[in-house]
Amino acid sequence: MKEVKTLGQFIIEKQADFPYAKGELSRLLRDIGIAAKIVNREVNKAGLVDILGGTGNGNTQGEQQQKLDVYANEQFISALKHGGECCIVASEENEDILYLDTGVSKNASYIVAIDPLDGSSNIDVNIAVGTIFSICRKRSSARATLDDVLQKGTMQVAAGYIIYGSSTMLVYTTGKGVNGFTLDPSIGEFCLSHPNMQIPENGNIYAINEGNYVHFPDGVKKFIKYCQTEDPTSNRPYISRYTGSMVADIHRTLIKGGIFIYPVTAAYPKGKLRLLYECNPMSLIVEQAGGRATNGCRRILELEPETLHQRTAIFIGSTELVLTAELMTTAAEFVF
Ligand SMILES: O=P(O)(O)OC[C@H]1O[C@](O)(COP(=O)(O)O)[C@@H](O)[C@@H]1O
Ligand SMILES: [Mg+2]
Ligand SMILES: [Mg+2]
Repeated sequence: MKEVKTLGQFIIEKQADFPYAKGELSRLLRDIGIAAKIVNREVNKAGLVDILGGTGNGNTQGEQQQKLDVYANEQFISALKHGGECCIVASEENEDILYLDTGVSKNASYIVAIDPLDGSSNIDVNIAVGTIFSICRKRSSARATLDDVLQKGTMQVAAGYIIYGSSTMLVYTTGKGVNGFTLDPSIGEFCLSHPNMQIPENGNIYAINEGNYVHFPDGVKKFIKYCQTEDPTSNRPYISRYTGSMVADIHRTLIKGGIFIYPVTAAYPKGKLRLLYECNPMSLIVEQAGGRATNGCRRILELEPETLHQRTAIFIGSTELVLTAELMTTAAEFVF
């Protein structure tokens, strides 16, 4: 008989790894898991309920907001607010940080940065979307402020993502490896399905929006040509895969190996993806699985955040392949 271990059971078991923990982080992860199930329920019947399409409004960064962006944002914030462990939430969908440190959360010490719905341009066409989250502790016992949100990725105590795909999975790390849980719809629980996830050291799949090719830095163009050039000894040409959902592209990269790149482009001279709630959490996960994540020349987790919605270029995936891409680019292309 195959033993079933739920996310809740796994979290309690792992609490022993944190001798001084009082269960707060475990409860926070539980709250995120609850919101994920609610969002999953809606994603699964998206065509049947009035949740497809745009709201007609732009979000704080001028991007078209989808109804599901708003719904997911509300669900995660509500779960964090009622869970009692989160004092501030920083969301892609909100221009400013939200203080939750009243009522049940008045003694909360965790800060959550979240992309409630990642890949939202894919919602209407039934391609996998996701949620990405990053968790830090406030720096002192004083009331948390924006300064506590703007911590380097190395300060994350946990990070994870949910992928709403052909099955729904929650993958997370608390800095001691990466574990993946698949939602079993018959019991409504995330169950351990991918223990101790390890990214292959090398890979033959590259993910980049090649439609932007003419606007890429020369080094990135060179790397793409390298991937496309025939060389049977190194398994080239490589396979190109790009969904437009960072969660889906990185989940594949984590399991099969390869590289995901979103470089600086003419449209996004500082990169497109957001440091605090996209790149930092994904970088912690990939590093914890044995991979590498940089902005082309510096480790993502060591970048100093200056603003809430700061963007960065990202090269992330199998260590060997990311190193190859870095060698072909020059640091000068990524100085901004
Ligand atoms: O369409 P582009 O420019 O290739 O960008 C795709 C990237 O943008 C994102 O969709 C941004 O995420 P959001 O949907 O949360 O804004 C990533 O998931 C994805 O990797
Ligand atoms: Mg996103
Ligand atoms: Mg989003």
